Amino acid sequence: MAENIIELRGVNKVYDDNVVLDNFNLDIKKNEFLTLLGPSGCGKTTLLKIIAGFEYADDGKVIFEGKEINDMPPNERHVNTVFQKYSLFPHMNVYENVAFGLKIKKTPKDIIDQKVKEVLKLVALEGFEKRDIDSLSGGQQQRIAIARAVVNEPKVLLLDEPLGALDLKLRQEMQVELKRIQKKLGITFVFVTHDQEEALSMSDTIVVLNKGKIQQMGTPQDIYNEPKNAFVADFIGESNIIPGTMLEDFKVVFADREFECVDKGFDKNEEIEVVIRPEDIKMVSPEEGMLKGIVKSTIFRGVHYEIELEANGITWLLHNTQNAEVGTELGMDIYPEDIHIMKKAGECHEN
Ligand SMILES: Nc1ncnc2c1ncn2[C@@H]1O[C@H](COP(=O)(O)OP(=O)(O)OP(=O)(O)O)[C@@H](O)[C@H]1O
Repeated sequence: MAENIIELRGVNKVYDDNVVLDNFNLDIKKNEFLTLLGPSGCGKTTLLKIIAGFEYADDGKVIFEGKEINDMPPNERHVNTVFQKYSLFPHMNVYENVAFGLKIKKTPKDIIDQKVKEVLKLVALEGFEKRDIDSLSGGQQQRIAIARAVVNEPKVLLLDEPLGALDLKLRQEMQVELKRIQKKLGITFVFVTHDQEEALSMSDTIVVLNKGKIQQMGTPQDIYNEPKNAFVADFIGESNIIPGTMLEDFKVVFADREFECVDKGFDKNEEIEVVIRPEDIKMVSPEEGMLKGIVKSTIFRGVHYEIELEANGITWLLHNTQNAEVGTELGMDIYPEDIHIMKKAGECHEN
């Protein structure tokens, strides 16, 4: 198992009366691409700042490679940060921006030249040394910001919504680019975003946060396929979230009928929430379906149609590559493995 590079133990942070982090624990492994994902205000940036040393924890321990660093100033930590606003120096050219940190450390000129060249190659901007910052596109400026951070050879790179200011296409290109850079450098990336697609496509590990608490931590596949609670299910992709009752192991009732499921370990007749992904509901003829309903609306989304269907008092969301006509009757099948059972009210369920 990979070693931890950063450990947060019982970290608390309160601003005025606002408890942002409450007894927060997290392990970040060497060389992983870890993403902190959550809605605005859930404490993502505060966490990064505590790791970087720009903010101090009120309580608890910040551990780096096994040593407590709570009181270590930011410039002594082996950590660099890239922000959404690139914060490049506008009066310096590309070379001077990238070389800045090395000059401060009094690195010899020939070594600076060589390192700047290497990192510009890494971010695919070879030969851009003499360009002015304001002559660069947003995507190019972001690459320079990354080059400027990695030239210092940090052990951990913290990235606070670094792609937030880019348009969708550039953003997607930079996602691939960042992942490539991380693999090439072989260093730990801690990436902050509130964009679930971005988190799913780039990360080795995703930490889903809400109100300063970890809701779930796992691989993108774990988080998407096995959400631990309704918050995660709702935040990661679209979901049907329906109240239900767990009759016994592998048997659940929702939408007025009994279904087989793959979950166990709940109390008899425990009230639960059922999560079903829109793409997991099969469209069949009304006679064959486990449930049947009336199509209320359909929207073409490029890859699939988004279909709303009313059945047993519930409005269901379906994704299907085939369309259905509004007003017609349609059957739905839901297989046991596509029924995800969760504890009520945001608690986590460990299988
Ligand atoms: N310096 C500060 N003084 C007072 N409150 C603060 C300060 N910094 C952050 N907060 C509050 O702490 C909470 C968490 O903020 P934080 O910036 O960590 O959230 P976030 O998840 O990064 O949000 P966003 O995605 O909007 O950047 C918010 O309620 C914010 O208003």
